[in-house]
Amino acid sequence: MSSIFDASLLAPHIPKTLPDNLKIRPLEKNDFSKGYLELLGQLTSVGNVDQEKFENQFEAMRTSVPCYHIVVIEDINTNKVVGSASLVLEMKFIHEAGSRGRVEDVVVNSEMRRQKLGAILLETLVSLGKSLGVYKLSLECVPELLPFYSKFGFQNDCNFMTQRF
Ligand SMILES: CC(=O)SCCNC(=O)CCNC(=O)[C@H](O)C(C)(C)COP(=O)(O)OP(=O)(O)OC[C@H]1O[C@@H](n2cnc3c(N)ncnc32)[C@H](O)[C@@H]1OP(=O)(O)O
Repeated sequence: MSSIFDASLLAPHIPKTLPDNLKIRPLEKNDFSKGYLELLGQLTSVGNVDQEKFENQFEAMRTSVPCYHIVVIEDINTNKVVGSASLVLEMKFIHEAGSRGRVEDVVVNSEMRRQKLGAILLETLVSLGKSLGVYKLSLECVPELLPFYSKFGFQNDCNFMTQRF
């Protein structure tokens, strides 16, 4: 399978407001050649990830349970990935052996920001998370993005600590 997760899971959650030239779908293996890593480079450091490393990681993510719901927006006129966001499920014993959903790696191409693509990605992931039955969705962001995420139901309700290596 070339998609990182089953595309039929996504279909009911896609907002109808997407412009004709844009397609929203799960990450595919050939997104390596459609600028996916370059897009992630607008979010943070990607480092040296060649095609083999990308494909090995893709396979590990695709076959892991629970799976990585990495959603991309492709501009079908340019064949470039112009937006992406991930919903990763974390299985728990707490909350009746439920799953927590983490929203990660949200990014829209700098030339296409403020055109509601970020909103489409967030609305899609929140709807997908609800339908997958997560008891909570969470994310980490800089203070400047609190107004953005609050539009999609997130509230700033705890401190966040990190340790980097
Ligand atoms: C969990 C994480 O991944 S945190 C990391 C987030 N990603 C980044 O910082 C990468 C760089 N930034 C980006 O890629 C983009 O600016 C994003 C993803 C944050 C926003 O994407 P966009 O497509 O520009 O947002 P979009 O146009 O959908 O905006 C939706 C609404 O949020 C508002 N908004 C967008 N960006 C911001 C912002 N930085 N601060 C406050 N509000 C914002 C818009 O004005 C709009 O409001 P409206 O509905 O009232 O008109």
